[in-house]
Amino acid sequence: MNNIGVIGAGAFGTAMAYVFANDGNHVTLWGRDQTKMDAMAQSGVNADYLPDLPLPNGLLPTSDFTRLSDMDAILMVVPAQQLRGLLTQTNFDKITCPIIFCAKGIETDSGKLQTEIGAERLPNHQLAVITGPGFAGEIASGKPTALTIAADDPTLGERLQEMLSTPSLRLYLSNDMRGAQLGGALKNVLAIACGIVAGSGLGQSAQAALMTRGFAETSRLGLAMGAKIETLSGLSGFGDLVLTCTSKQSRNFSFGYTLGQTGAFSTGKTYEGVATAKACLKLAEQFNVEMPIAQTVADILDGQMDVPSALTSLMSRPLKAEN
Ligand SMILES: NC(=O)C1=CN([C@@H]2O[C@H](COP(=O)(O)OP(=O)(O)OC[C@H]3O[C@@H](n4cnc5c(N)ncnc54)[C@H](OP(=O)(O)O)[C@@H]3O)[C@@H](O)[C@H]2O)C=CC1
Ligand SMILES: O=C(CO)COP(=O)(O)O
Repeated sequence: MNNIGVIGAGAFGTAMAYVFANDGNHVTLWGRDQTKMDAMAQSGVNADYLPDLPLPNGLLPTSDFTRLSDMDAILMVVPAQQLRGLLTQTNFDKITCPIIFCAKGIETDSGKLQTEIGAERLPNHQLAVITGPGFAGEIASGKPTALTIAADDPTLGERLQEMLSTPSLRLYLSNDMRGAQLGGALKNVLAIACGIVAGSGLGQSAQAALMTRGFAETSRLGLAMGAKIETLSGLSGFGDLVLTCTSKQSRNFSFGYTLGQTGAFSTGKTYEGVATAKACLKLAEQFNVEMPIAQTVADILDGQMDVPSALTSLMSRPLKAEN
């Protein structure tokens, strides 16, 4: 039995809290909104994000950050663009345990990954990443899921893998935090693209082509940034790409689907691919990597291009070798 903290009581933070509490751990789930967290403690459900699943025993919802001071590990599960603000505004002096970053995004202004922001603000903490193909609702309900846990320090990675793997959540160990984070972030951009294709009725052949060529361009960037192809081809990259680019359970895919079908930009949920589309182009320029699909998604999101023009643009690119 371990003491596990989760920062961010949204869909994924709550789901991970559930799965760890159901495995006999004491889990402290922190959310910023005291009214919401008090209501969760009172009602025994997370009404906003997982209303159909009662909180398991051993899970303590709280908005009191001091309750996180004596943990064996803490998962950081706020949206990627919110991480810097949270780390800047919150005092982590009393937190000494490893911090495990779970958000899938690249910071728009800096092009930084979550652990790079973490290292800036928490220079003395051990850092790790959990990412991969797993929908919050399925994880929370105990459906079998495999994710990647990555840490630069193999001893830390093995300890966290042992601590956090459960009968329904199988964690595979990696030492490539950069590759794991890039795969998880970039697949969200491709999910929007695939959703647009599906919503526009362009067919499953086009979707398969987009996934494949999208994987090629994100792998080019990942390799240029020092990621391992084994990581990019693993659960955190290819695995999450397959899941998120083919399912309406994905918010990014659904965002694209609605955009393709109606031209409207959905609001009100976490669509990490929207900000990451712009952020990854900065990295593509910095590392001199062509990313035509990400560029097209960014142009559509900026209103610079409509879907028919985007399709024409991608299909009329100069012919080239596949690899
Ligand atoms: N949902 C999923 O299936 C999966 C999600 N992820 C990743 O996890 C990350 C979080 O996603 P998810 O939990 O689904 O998102 P949600 O939108 O469900 O929840 C986001 C949570 O973050 C909180 N939050 C937002 N901004 C801040 C802030 N500045 N300070 C403190 N808390 C903040 C919100 O609080 P409030 O409720 O008060 O607004 C909310 O509780 C994303 O990067 C996503 O890609 C990874 C795997 C699966
Ligand atoms: O990352 C996810 C599944 O692995 C969740 O995807 P969305 O953020 O698109 O809902």
